[in-house]
Amino acid sequence: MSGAELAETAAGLYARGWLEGTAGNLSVRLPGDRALITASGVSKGKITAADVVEVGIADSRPVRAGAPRPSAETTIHTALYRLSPGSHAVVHAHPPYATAVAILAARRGAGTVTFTDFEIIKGLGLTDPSKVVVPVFENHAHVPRIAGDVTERLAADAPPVMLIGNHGATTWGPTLDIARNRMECLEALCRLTLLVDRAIP
Ligand SMILES: CSC[C@@H](O)[C@@H](O)C(=O)COP(=O)(O)O
Ligand SMILES: [Zn+2]
Repeated sequence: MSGAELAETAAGLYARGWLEGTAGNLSVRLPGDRALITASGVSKGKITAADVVEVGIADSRPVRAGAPRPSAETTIHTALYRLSPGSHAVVHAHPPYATAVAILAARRGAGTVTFTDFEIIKGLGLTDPSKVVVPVFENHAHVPRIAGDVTERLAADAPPVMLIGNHGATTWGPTLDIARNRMECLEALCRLTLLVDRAIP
C-alpha cells in the first residue's frame, strides 16, 4: 500500500463532491503496527506522496520527526485498526446524503440509524443483509473523545460503517477499494432512505 493509492482513491471521492474543501481523510494499515494516513488540512483532491504521514497505531503519533501533521481524525482511524484486526483501510468522507442523515440523527438524538430491506445492504458484506444498524457517534470537538466513544461503543459484530452526527461518515474494510465501496453503499442507503422517507427513528 502506498501514498499513490491513497491519492488516487481520495481524488475519486473528491471528484464526486464528497471531500469538499479539505474534508475527508484516508488511511491504510502498514506492517509493524503502523498506518499511512492523509495529512491534515490539505485538499484531498490533489494530494501527493508528500501529503501522507506514517503514524503508530498504538499512539496515533507520526513515526518520523518533521512529518506533516497527520489528519485531525487519526485517533478514529487507529481506534478502528485496534478494534478490527482484519481491517487494512479506513475512509472518512462527507458525502451529501450520509451527512444529511448524520445531521438528522443528531437533531433527533438517535444513537443509531436502521436501514431495512435495501438490496445495497449486501454491499456491506454482512452475514444478515436484511437489515443494518449503523451507529451514530457524537461529533465532539476533541476528536480523541469520538475515538474513545468508538472504542467503547462499537460492538464486535458492528457493521463496517459509522456516522458522526452533524459531520459525515467513516467506513473500513480489508482493502482500500472495499472501504471505498462501503462508503458508496452507505451513501446509497442514505440517499434512498431520504428519497423514500423511511428508516430514521
Ligand atoms: C473541511 S473541515 C473538515 C475537518 O474538520 C474534518 O472533518 C475532516 O474531514 C478533515 O480533517 P483532516 O484533519 O484534514 O483530515
Ligand atoms: Zn470530516
